[in-house]
Amino acid sequence: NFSIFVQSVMEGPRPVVLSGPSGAGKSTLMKMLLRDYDGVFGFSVSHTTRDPRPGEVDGKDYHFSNREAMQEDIDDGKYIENAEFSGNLYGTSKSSVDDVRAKGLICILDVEIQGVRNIKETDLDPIYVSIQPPSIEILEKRLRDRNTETEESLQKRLEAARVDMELSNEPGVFDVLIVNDDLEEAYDKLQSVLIEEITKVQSTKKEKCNS
Ligand SMILES: Nc1ncnc2c1ncn2[C@@H]1O[C@H](COP(=O)(O)OP(=O)(O)OP(=O)(O)O)[C@@H](O)[C@H]1O
Ligand SMILES: Nc1nc2c(ncn2[C@@H]2O[C@H](COP(=O)(O)O)[C@@H](O)[C@H]2O)c(=O)[nH]1
Repeated sequence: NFSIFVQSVMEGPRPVVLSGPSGAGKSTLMKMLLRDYDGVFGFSVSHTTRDPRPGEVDGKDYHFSNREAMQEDIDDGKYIENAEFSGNLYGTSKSSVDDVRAKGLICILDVEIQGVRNIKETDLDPIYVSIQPPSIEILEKRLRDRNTETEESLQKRLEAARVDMELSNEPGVFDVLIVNDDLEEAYDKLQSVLIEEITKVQSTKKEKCNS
């Protein structure tokens, strides 16, 4: 009814959590959404203690930080969630999410599985999507070809991937699992999962233009 409609417009679209093993293709798919839907999606920029990769920009890909500073802010309650992954600390600050949501955009959070668990304890109410690789062998090849990891960090990521692939298949953890084998097919599936929220943002934008 009308009051539910008004409430949903005021609350804005539901955020989206993209999770799944490192190398499964989350960033690739997210960049496709940002490219194709101008003014619809916004990325919640996480904080991390890991070193920047070549080409990564502070404040755009991550807020690159150090453990002391991050831990202090976590203790001060400034984070929605945080987790240790492959020897580094990662976390979503409240302000990163608020900045995106204040603009009426669909907020995308790219988090590993512990982050998913922690977000479930909040009132964020996102759509939970897990991006999965076709197999651990293909994941390993993608990670090696990406050329971002040392042998040690690659092995840690593969170990975390095995755990992720098992836990993600448990019922009720994710709203949808997408196997990213053919990229275009995976992208089509992702768009179809998000179409309701996309349409919501697009119609709100149109109404604003017409008023
Ligand atoms: N369907 C696909 N087929 C082949 N290669 C792919 C496919 N999807 C993504 N890739 C490639 O696999 C690599 C890993 O993808 P991407 O960096 O998007 O993964 P990710 O899940 O974001 O990883 P991380 O969690 O470590 O950030 C990239 O080099 C990307 O170009
Ligand atoms: N729990 C959280 N996990 C996060 C966050 N930001 C990123 N991640 C996850 O970390 C791994 C590794 O990322 P990489 O950029 O070093 O390859 C990956 O699974 C991300 O999803 C966060 O804020 N919280």
